[in-house]
Amino acid sequence: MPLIELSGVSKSYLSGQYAVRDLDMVVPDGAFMCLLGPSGCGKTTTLRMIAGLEQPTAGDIRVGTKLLDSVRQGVYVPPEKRGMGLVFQSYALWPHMTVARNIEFGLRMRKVPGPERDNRVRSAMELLRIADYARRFPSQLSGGQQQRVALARMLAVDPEVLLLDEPLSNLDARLRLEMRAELKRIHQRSGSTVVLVTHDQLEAMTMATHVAVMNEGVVEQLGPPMEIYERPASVFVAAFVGSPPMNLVPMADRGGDGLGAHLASYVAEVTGRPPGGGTVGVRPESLRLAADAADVPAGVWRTSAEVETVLPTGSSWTVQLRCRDTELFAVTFRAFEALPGSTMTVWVARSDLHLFGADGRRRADWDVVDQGRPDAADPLATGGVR
Ligand SMILES: Nc1ncnc2c1ncn2[C@@H]1O[C@H](COP(=O)(O)OP(=O)(O)OP(=O)(O)O)[C@@H](O)[C@H]1O
Repeated sequence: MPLIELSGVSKSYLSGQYAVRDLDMVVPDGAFMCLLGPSGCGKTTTLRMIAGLEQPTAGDIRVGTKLLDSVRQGVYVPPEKRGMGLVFQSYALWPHMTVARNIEFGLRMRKVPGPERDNRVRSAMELLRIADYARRFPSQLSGGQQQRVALARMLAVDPEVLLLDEPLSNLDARLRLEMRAELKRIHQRSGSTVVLVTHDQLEAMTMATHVAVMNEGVVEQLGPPMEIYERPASVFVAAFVGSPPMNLVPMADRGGDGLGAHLASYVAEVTGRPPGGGTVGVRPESLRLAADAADVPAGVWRTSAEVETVLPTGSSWTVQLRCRDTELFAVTFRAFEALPGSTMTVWVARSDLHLFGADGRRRADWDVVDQGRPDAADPLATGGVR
């Protein structure tokens, strides 16, 4: 079955620039893989190489046992022979055909017999809730409706591999939310393997079974979304995934009153040696605030901070804090009543501190330090403000 495998894949241009560099990636059969990263990191190029729309300049691409690209062996299978469904940002619907005819087109091309064709068109339209527009032309549809027609057209063909490049980018917030749920449902129902390109971390977190975070042509981390969120492998991943983003504080080994020095001495105390540079990360929801310092559990990192601004969203409160020389963000899901200007104690359970070395990579020794220590885990099961 279609397990997609990229080995040592690169794409470089005559200018010497690399869009993708020495990429190894396995997309398991039936996975929903999101390629996530900032603009220009090589996501689209990777997807286009899987589709056969671009040829790698090095490496091999396989689907199941079939070799689709091999620079060394001179193998290249063109897109139409790869049997993959593609949906790109621009929907590329035929303007002179109705919705139903657009969806039917691919089936006609594949010489699917009439009655089966009708069935497939009908069920694709029902799945995407566009049956009411069957007789309309693309120009009579909204962007979101057109996007759904493009998806229906691809699904009617029932490909084993679906390749989607920012397929929800042109939708408004509400429709995007609906379509995320719809795409997830379609994936679960069809059992197909999906590779989706997005720069929207929320999209990746909500839909994917696997996320590959890309940066400057390489994969920084590949894993299930919660693993990426809970154990980011690098400062880049930590900063890119999460909203509001993780608080990241460079450590200062040379002392002083700053937050970086305070954190460095805590890390030194726990590990028994100075950290030698690097960064400490804290998710906003892991940063706890206590009005009374006596409420803070023993063994955790703590210091005082001044409340600067409180931003209620309705279901949560984002609190902007001045902590020594640094701005921090905390998020709490309990009503936050302290006023701007008030001083509180901020604290973080040791296991909620993410430690990255001077090379920007996660420090595995810090995660090991935590194991088996009774005071390492979150001392308050419910968390939040006390
Ligand atoms: N034909 C080309 N010649 C030279 N450089 C190119 C060419 N095509 C793409 N690139 C470069 O390769 C890099 C990766 O491009 P790619 O489109 O894959 O990025 P992306 O992550 O999908 O970005 P976006 O989210 O903006 O679409 C970019 O820096 C881009 O400028």
